Amino acid sequence: MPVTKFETPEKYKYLNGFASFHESEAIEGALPIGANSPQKAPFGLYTEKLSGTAFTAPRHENLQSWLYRVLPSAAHSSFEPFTDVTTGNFGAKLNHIPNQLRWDPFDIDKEVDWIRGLKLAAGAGDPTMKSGLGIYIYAAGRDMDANTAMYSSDGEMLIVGQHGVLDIQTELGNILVRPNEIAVLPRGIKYRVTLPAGPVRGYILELYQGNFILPELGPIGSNCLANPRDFQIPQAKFDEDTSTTWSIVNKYNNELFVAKQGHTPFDVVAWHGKHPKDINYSILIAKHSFVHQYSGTAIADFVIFPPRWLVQEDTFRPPWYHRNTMSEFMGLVCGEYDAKAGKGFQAAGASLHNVMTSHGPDAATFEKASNAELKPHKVVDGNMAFMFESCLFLGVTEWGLKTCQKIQPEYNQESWSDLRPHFKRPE
Ligand SMILES: O=C(O)Cc1cc(O)ccc1O
Ligand SMILES: [Fe+2]
Repeated sequence: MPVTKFETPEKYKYLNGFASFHESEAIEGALPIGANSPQKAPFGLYTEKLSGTAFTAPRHENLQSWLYRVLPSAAHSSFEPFTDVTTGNFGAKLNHIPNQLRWDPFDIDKEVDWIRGLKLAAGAGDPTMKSGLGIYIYAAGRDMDANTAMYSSDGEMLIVGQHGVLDIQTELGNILVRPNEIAVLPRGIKYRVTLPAGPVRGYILELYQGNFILPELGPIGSNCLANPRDFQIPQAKFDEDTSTTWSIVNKYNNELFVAKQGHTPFDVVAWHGKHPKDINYSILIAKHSFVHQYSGTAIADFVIFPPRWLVQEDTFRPPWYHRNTMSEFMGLVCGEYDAKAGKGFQAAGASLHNVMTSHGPDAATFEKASNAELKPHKVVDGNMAFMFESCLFLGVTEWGLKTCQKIQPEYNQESWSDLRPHFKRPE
């Protein structure tokens, strides 16, 4: 079946290309020519630089954007603690346990917005050391408050849409995240999330160190995996509002702070750079793609298990039994996952197999797959599992273990206690 991109409404006109240099102007002539910071920027705009890497980073890793805006971001009040959050558990203690864990589908609280509906499930490391990551479940039923924007100083957020639609207004333009799409919000970018199609739910990986990059090309060649043109970047779009009071909520070392300002943060008329890689990526168009950090060993990599043909001869086709030096957090956007075909691993649920925690197909899947006729088999459309994989130990929060009430206490027993030896000594 030919693969088509999701139709994108006119409001969201994207540029295509991952980690490419792009430029975008909402008013022609708003980008200065031949200079980043001219004495006077066009149309009386202020110039502001947003860096994604140290300015001394080598050219191929360097990420920065130049923004031309109505007022600079610095024009705001002092930050105060954001005390309004009753349910956020950022920075919660991480419990390290070697058990296999699995969660039933996470609930949606329709009363909360994006900020209040972010729940840290697992993580490792520390934002102040720019090391590690956080894994969140997001679930919300209402728009972020009017005139409120958020940004994270802690890391770059990879969002995996599972249910509903996120309409994300960012400083650099608008992006839409539908189920089966992912998006990346770079560190520091201000954004506001509204829900045009009702309640939403999904998964987030916040990377405290570095930036997501495309996988290295290997023996499968230069055209496989995720390609730069699969990724979409918003175009400049601005509001002109210097009379409304805005709240800017900052996630800073896992605590929330808020500052007020008398102008919209979404006033960037034009920008250029390599850094604004808000990604809106239809993962269905990739065969088996991932975005990872560092060649080979990832602080965090992202893998999908999409619809595909399985045609291998003389092969046990589901994942093998294994113990991995990497931690594996898996989620299911829709359908089934071929290693766990039963009811246990459901859409909007999750599983975690930590460093050296043994796992693999459940007993029923093993019996079926080891006796199956090896004809071509289609993992049908409508299936989409994914994995956040990390070389770090992933600790689990109290919310993940208890408060969410989704842990399946029988996961291990149900999956593997029925495995029987098939060993026969040769005569
Ligand atoms: O454990 C899992 O189900 C995920 C997984 C799939 C695969 O094909 C190879 C390794 C692996 O960890
Ligand atoms: Fe695995």
